[in-house]
Parts: sequence; C-alpha cells; structure tokens
Amino acid sequence: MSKTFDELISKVTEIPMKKVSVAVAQDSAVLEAVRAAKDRKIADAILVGDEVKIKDVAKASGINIDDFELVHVADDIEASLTAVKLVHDGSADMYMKGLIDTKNFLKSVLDKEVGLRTGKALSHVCVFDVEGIDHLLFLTDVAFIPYPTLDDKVSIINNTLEITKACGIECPKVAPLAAVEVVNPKMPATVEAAELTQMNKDGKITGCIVDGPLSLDLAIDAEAAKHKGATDRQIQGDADILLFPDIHAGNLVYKAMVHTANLKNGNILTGTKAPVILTSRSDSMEVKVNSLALGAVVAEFLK
Ligand SMILES: CCCC(=O)SCCNC(=O)CCNC(=O)[C@H](O)C(C)(C)COP(=O)(O)OP(=O)(O)OC[C@H]1O[C@@H](n2cnc3c(N)ncnc32)[C@H](O)[C@@H]1OP(=O)(O)O
Repeated sequence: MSKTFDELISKVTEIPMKKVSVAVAQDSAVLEAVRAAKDRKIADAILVGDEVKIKDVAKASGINIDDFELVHVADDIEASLTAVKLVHDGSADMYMKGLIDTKNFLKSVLDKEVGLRTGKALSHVCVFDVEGIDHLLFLTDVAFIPYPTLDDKVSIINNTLEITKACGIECPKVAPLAAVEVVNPKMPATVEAAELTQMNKDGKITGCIVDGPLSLDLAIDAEAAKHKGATDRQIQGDADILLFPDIHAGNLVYKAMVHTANLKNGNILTGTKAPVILTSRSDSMEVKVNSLALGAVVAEFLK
C-alpha cells in the first residue's frame, strides 16, 4: 500500500515504462515535465501539436526533445483528437493536457469516436500527500463534473475506488463533505451525503466505508473530531477520500491547499478507458510528473 507519493513513484520503477500522448504539446511546463518523467523512467511521450512551435518552445526553454516521437497537427482541436486517438487505439497508455483549454481538452476525452468514454460518468481525482497526515488523501471531483447529481456522486465514489485500489488501499473511508456534519434539509449537500451513507449501509456502494455528511475538520483532523465529541462516527479525522458537493467547493480547497500547504500531489481523470492527466496551468512541474507517475500506476492496474 502506498502511504506517500514517494512510495507511489517507487512502484512505477517496478512496472514496464508507460507512454503518454500529449495534446497540443507546445507548452514549456508540459515539455519540462515529460522530459523529467522520461529521465526518471516514469513515462515516455508522444508529442502532438504544431511541430515548429513545439521545437521552438523546447529550444527556448533548453529542453531536449530529440528522443520523443513528434506528430505534427497545427490545429489545436485536431491535435487533441489525434492525441486522444493514439490512446484510444492503444498506441499510448495515457493522455495528457498541453496548451489547450480544459473545456476543449475534456471534449476530446468525451469524443464518441476517438475519445476515452467507458459508458460510466467520468470524474477527476487529486491524490495528496500532506505533511502531518499519515496516509494519501484523495480529493474528488475538483475539476470535471460541475454539479454532480446523487447518481454522479455514486459514480465518482466508484471511479475513485479504482484509483485507491491501484494504490493498494483496501476499504478506504469516504467522507461526503458539507459545511456541517448533520442533515439540514435546507442544505441539499447534507441530504445527499446521508443518502450515500445509507446506500453504503444497504450494500449499494461497496468496497469502502461512507460516512456523511461530514465537515472538513471532522474528516481530516482527529483532534477536531475528538474535540467535537464525534465518537459515534465511522470517520474521525481518518478519511481517505474527500467527496466534494460540487466543483467549486473542491476546486477552491484544491487550490488553497496546493498554494499554501506543504504537500505533494498528482491528478488524473477516472472512469476513462485509460488514465488522463489533467493538471492546472499553474501546477508545478513536480505536480505534472507526479500525475504521470500516478497515471502509470493506474494504467498498469487497468491492464
Ligand atoms: C486540478 C485543477 C484543474 C482545474 O482547475 S480544471 C478547471 C475546472 N474545470 C472545468 O472548467 C471543467 C468543468 N466541466 C465542464 O466544463 C463540462 O462539464 C465539460 C466536461 C466540458 C462537458 O461539457 P459539455 O461538452 O458542455 O458537455 P455536455 O453536458 O453538453 O455533454 C456532452 C456529452 O458529454 C457527456 N458528458 C458530459 N460530462 C460527462 C461526464 N462527466 N462523464 C461522462 N459523460 C459526460 C454528456 O453526457 C454528453 O453526452 P452525449 O453527447 O449526450 O452522449
């Protein structure tokens, strides 16, 4: 079981090297990340985009891309569809966002002919290794489904369980989050959190323990849980998966943590045929490399 990001990365060295297909690769941060990932034997890459621009960006940034396969497609949307098709057809193991906006990138993932749909709802998960927390934290969905329905939330949990399993975590604890830890009919997120908990008790969501609604402090801080006397809860500061009520809550927490706390993280889309690396433009090179490592572990697990 991986308890830290370093443990997760060390798993990658034990599996055959995976290949990532990059959509609109003319982005220095992305090129730097795939270079580092190849040098650390995490993943090889196929760079899809405007060849002249890719070479210019690489040259200007001093990044050697001579040993990467390059596929020239000048138009960004076409490049994303070409890049995702390489994964769809099995020529690459994972798909990564380059210099293309999130919406168009996600549209290529959802493309009916060449995309990576599986028939399941697709969602996003961030894996955090936070100083002071002795296990990995999985945040979902901070980037894909804007306002998940109850059914979407069931899919998000099931998608995330695939990732926790790939990381060797058996029966993780899932906290459907809200502003409070009791049901308030005026706060739909609390009502749905209780419904998810009941579905888990009824055996409709399996392979995990669901306990909600929970406030963030009760979910991740054992001291806070003790202080608030939450001794009857299944989760007392030891949640593995943080399920957010909507994209705004999740994305704000994600960015607040990434830009203030001492942590390591990697992000991928789940429910897809193959791992999809979707990081924010402001994410560091390390986050992109970590995401590739996470993607490689998941690609091996899904094989
Ligand atoms: C880690 C930090 C990174 C970030 O900060 S990212 C920034 C925040 N994220 C975003 O801005 C993306 C938010 N999401 C969106 O904009 C949209 O949901 C998204 C993904 C672009 C889809 O939008 P549209 O193309 O307008 O989708 P639509 O509702 O018209 O549906 C088109 C077809 O796609 C399908 N679809 C949409 N979301 C899906 C999902 N989650 N799982 C599976 N299928 C999905 C939808 O069912 C529809 O299919 P069909 O054509 O009817 O067969």
